[in-house]
Amino acid sequence: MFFPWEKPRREQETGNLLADTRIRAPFHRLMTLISGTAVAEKVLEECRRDIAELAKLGKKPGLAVVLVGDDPASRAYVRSKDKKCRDLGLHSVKLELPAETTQEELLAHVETLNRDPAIHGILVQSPPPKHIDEAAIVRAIDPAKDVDGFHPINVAKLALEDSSGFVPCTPLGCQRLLVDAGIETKGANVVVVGRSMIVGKPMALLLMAKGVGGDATVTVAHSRTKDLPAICRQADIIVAAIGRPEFIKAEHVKEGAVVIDVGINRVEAPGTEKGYKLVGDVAFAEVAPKCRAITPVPGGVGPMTIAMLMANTIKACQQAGA
Ligand SMILES: NC(=O)C1=CN([C@@H]2O[C@H](COP(=O)(O)OP(=O)(O)OC[C@H]3O[C@@H](n4cnc5c(N)ncnc54)[C@H](OP(=O)(O)O)[C@@H]3O)[C@@H](O)[C@H]2O)C=CC1
Ligand SMILES: Nc1nc(=O)c2c([nH]1)NC[C@@H]1CN(c3ccc(C(=O)N[C@@H](CCC(=O)O)C(=O)O)cc3)C=[N+]21
Repeated sequence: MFFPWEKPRREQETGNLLADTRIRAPFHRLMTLISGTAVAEKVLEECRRDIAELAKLGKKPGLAVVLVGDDPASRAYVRSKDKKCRDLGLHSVKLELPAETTQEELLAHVETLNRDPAIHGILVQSPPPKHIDEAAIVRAIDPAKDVDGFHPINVAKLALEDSSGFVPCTPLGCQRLLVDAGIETKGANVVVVGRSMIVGKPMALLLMAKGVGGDATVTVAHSRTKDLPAICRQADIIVAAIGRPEFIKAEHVKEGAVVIDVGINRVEAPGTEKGYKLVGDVAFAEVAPKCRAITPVPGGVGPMTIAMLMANTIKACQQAGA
């Protein structure tokens, strides 16, 4: 499996412009639609190779996904993670616990999974119900099985640029999208909008780290940022992780910028089969014509998150007992 910061052995694999669609923008400039679905498929192909290698050693990576409560969006993610594991031939355990599950019960499940040698990765779907202390749950997960990269040990390893740790799947996927699309981060002005521990903060750390997919000059914006449009207009690359539908408008974006849209928002769509549709944190229709490259929603960062989860689980298996 190839993590951008583990270059230079795979340097030659980067830089291939992956565009499945080219749209004519004003001034006859070409805009690249970066297909997360296509890059994810490539990552999954690398995963298949690694799984075959592990099989020769009699090892099979195993992932446990724990969901507390019945949030429909969370259920959908957990289902697709489970399905992807099965597609790849990974061992997959799906624990769907009732919303009333207590902190102690959840901790007991985590402990059992920590001790289970067939499980290499543990993910507790976020956010849990309000009565659960999420930070305590994250700390209870064995850092060597923390494929979400949320445990303090793994947060520290990311800050220290120690590649033995686990990096959160979504920022890892965003970085891989940039690298695969041949977008140079070295010296680029990047504005990350959002400072959460799951996306914004680790994204900023990855982009400022040394090496391929890093070496950027990073600004992290959030709800207290003054004049966000002016800050964003400085950016060669914008990563939007805000959680507000179509929040980033044309006024935020410089001509020729690259936009990575992390947002997944369900908005009402009367008359459609499901009654809702997914939109990003970026107003795609008005922003895309200004961009050199942009990711769509769906089909952008989302599929990459799942692919990187598989990659992290394989890494956990490779490192287990190594
Ligand atoms: N594609 C994928 O795989 C994933 C997608 N997501 C999606 O990404 C988005 C962000 O998720 P997450 O990071 O968990 O969300 P959080 O709600 O944890 O964080 C949102 C961040 O955006 C900032 N923010 C909110 N409003 C504004 C504003 N008006 N101006 C500037 N900044 C603002 C917040 O600032 P402050 O800190 O000041 O509150 C916060 O830092 C969501 O749409 C989520 O669904 C998330 C995970 C994975
Ligand atoms: N501990 C934890 N780890 C996570 O990684 C985590 C989490 N909690 N909580 C919620 C967020 C969100 N998330 C997504 C994963 C895949 C898609 C995805 O595959 N999206 C598809 C669309 C899916 C659909 O159609 O519903 C796409 O964008 O194309 C989206 C969102 C992971 N998260």
